[in-house]
Amino acid sequence: MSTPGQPPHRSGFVAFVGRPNTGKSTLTNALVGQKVAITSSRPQTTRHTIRGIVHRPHAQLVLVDTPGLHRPRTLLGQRLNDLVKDTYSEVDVIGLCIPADEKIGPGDRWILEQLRVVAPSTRVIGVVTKIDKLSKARLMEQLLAVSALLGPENDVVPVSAVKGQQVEVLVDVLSKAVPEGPMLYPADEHTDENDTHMMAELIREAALEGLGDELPHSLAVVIEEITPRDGRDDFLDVHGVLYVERPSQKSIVIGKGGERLKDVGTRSRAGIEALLGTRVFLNLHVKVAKDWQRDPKQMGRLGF
Ligand SMILES: Nc1nc2c(ncn2[C@@H]2O[C@H](COP(=O)(O)OP(=O)(O)OP(=O)(O)O)[C@@H](O)[C@H]2O)c(=O)[nH]1
Repeated sequence: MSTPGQPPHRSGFVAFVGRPNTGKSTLTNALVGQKVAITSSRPQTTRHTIRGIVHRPHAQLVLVDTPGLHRPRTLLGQRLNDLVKDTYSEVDVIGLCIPADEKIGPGDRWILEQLRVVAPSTRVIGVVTKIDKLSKARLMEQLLAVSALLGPENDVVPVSAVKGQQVEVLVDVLSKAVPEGPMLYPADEHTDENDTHMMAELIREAALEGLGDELPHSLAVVIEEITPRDGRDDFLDVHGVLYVERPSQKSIVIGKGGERLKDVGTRSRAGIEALLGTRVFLNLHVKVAKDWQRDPKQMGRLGF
């Protein structure tokens, strides 16, 4: 794996856990360098496991962003916790997120106890988040408190995802905590494909509804971009392109005066919002990629 004179390449899976609202999604976004997870100022908005991938020359970290662990009160809560527990035992390192500006409480201790039960051999690193919110002196107190909580053998890293402070230090510490190994994903991949793939499928399904037999084989949907709406943390803009093979198919998909495409957007948006757990604006375009099914290069581009 190693090149002479270079440190060995390392790779592995990282999960950030912590009470709701401790900044896990924001941190994932800051590390990946591309906004993928859904952040919200309301607690417990992350319903899905969303992965982001951090690429560095000597390391690759696959981030598994879990829902905030909380004491289960409902069946859904219980199911979320089961999901989180599965995640714990499968990852190489867990970043326990504790905000700098809130006292360590029973919730944090409960999570740590859970970790030690369900994943006793997984390494835990303390991540003290939101350090931009308080003075250096108070931060020092919090770092000592987190270190006391975790014990001397565990690293504690202070970080501000919003201000980008210490983010690379955290990448270094996490990289050293994952095993030596090759890249797990290609370098141009930043997110797990599942959500994007699902979104494309939902749009494709809506676009094909009520159409004849010919179009299904000619229609491909590509999600080109997912961006958070400026100044909003509960709203995503999703840009999708519907590729057809012929101009006549383009007019069918768009419909008279754009009515059909608008309807496709409305119908698929509901499913996408449910999938992502956030509000979504869908921006859809139809393009002709002539005979894409017979062109391997185009097919690759369209995800086949
Ligand atoms: N000032 C400051 N605010 C932050 C920072 N990181 C996150 N926040 C804010 O804290 C709130 C919660 O952040 P999220 O990233 O959604 O927290 P989470 O832990 O993923 O929350 P759940 O999905 O509920 O588990 C949001 O309003 C963020 O803007 C930071 O470094 N500095």
